[in-house]
Amino acid sequence: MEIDKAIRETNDQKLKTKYNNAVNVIQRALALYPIEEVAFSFNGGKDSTVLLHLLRAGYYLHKVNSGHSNGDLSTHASTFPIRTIYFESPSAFPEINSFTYETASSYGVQLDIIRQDFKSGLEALLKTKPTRAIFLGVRIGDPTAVGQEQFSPSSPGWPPFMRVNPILDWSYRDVWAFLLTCKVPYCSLYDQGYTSIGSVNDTTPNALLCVKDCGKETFKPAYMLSDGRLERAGRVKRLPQKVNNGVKSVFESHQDNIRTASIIAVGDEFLFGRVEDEIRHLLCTKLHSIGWNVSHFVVLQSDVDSIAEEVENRKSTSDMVFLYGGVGPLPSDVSIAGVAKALDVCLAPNEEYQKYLRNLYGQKWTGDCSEMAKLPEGLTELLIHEKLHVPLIKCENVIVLSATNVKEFDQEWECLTNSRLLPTIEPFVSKQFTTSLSDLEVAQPLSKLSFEFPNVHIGCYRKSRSGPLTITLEGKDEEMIEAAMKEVSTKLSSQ
Ligand SMILES: Cc1cc2nc3c(=O)[nH]c(=O)nc-3n(C[C@H](O)[C@H](O)[C@H](O)COP(=O)(O)O)c2cc1C
Ligand SMILES: Nc1ncnc2c1ncn2[C@@H]1O[C@H](COP(=O)(O)OP(=O)(O)OP(=O)(O)O)[C@@H](O)[C@H]1O
Ligand SMILES: [Mg+2]
Repeated sequence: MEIDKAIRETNDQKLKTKYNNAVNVIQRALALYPIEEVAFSFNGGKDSTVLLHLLRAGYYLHKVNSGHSNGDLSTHASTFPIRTIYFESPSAFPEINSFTYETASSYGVQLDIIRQDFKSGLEALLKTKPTRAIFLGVRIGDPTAVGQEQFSPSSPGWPPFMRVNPILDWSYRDVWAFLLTCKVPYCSLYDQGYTSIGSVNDTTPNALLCVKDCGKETFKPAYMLSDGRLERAGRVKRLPQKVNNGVKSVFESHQDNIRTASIIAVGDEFLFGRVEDEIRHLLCTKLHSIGWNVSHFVVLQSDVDSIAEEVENRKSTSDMVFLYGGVGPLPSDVSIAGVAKALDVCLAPNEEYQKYLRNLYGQKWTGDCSEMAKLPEGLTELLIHEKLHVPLIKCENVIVLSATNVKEFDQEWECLTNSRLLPTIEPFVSKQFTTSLSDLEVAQPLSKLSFEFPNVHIGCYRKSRSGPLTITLEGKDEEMIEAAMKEVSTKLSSQ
């Protein structure tokens, strides 16, 4: 088998190790799932090209190791044994499309072409062809790799299958070392300076490979990029949303006296009822006191996908999203990864943040801790304050609080108010009315009142079943509140 032979003959020890690990993952997957229920997601990109050849080698070794020595797959073998899916899109580069088809034909790959989005396409696939595991060429630097392991079940809300990522730990260098060592064909765009390929709408050649010769611009091939961390430099950046005093420009059209905040608490211990959440009450009170409207509060499990989904939803409907819990060095501390996934960026080491952590932990800070210093790449702002040992993290309009108690929260709130990210706006005016009437008696008059005063929030609570009922009228327009108050007292005293 020519791939296995090429790697055995190379002196590149690092590549040998990566190859062996990847091929072991493949063999484990092939031992776990019947081959008819396994699929390979191939798109002609460099990572999936690497995976194609690893799968060929892995299948060969799987056969040899299980006593079927005829598992030979020579360069132009008739069929590649794993069902292969390609999500074809009109915005794919023509070079990618043609390379995918040519490769399929060269290596006997049976392509299932899917012309739907990933999720619907996979749902349809699973209905027609039972699929328990799908091989993907996802690598750790990809935004979509956040929170994934070599075997990761598909995310909640996705059809159920196992994502198998044999090259998750491969670097950019490893990918090129493999393709060049094995001398396998790859898409021609990589020789024209493209280093990571999305669609025609979001990908250009990598400017770091540009050479100007007599005023003419040409690009060196992708394998010449020396710093693999800059692999995605040719991808059009998602611009950080313009921020004005912490409030997104899309909300500039909002009435000046309205700002909304969402609060996301993360932690299984909150859901198990083991720990009382002090932060929520404090945060709601503080935000309310500066005139902000808390529109949403949710408690989530420590799970990257759930956090990512919630952050993604909330960040477009709120001026500011606050997230706390799940921040730190423990395996369950995945909140920052969730934010990175929601913002579609990867986690990358942040040297400035690492400096603060090192100061905080002193001797206890070891190499193992460096995961903790990884923050969403390119979008993170550190909010520094003299009272904070470690800065707060802000990514677009998402603020991550690390406080776990009242004292720490007060310090973090001081940092936020000093940073002027949370402007104090017109305060809420609140009036209360107490009555001995029953809930049933007040229900109808209050319901009428809410139609007459749509901008007044009417709330009711009682401390005990037999005690008085307190009615609260709250809003930003003092005159309106006064008028509503008069109306409520007239209506209820005539009951
Ligand atoms: C076979 C396959 C399985 C996927 N499974 C998931 C999944 O379980 N959860 C998820 O959030 N995205 C899933 N995705 C979507 C990818 O994470 C990612 O959004 C997609 O590859 C697009 O990447 P791009 O935006 O860089 O083009 C899957 C994609 C493919 C092709
Ligand atoms: N359109 C698609 N059809 C099938 N699989 C896909 C598609 N897009 C992505 N994938 C899967 O997701 C993996 C990761 O995609 P990604 O774009 O990061 O890598 P790549 O396309 O292989 O290489 P590159 O980083 O150079 O674009 C692919 O290797 C492939 O397994
Ligand atoms: Mg790609």
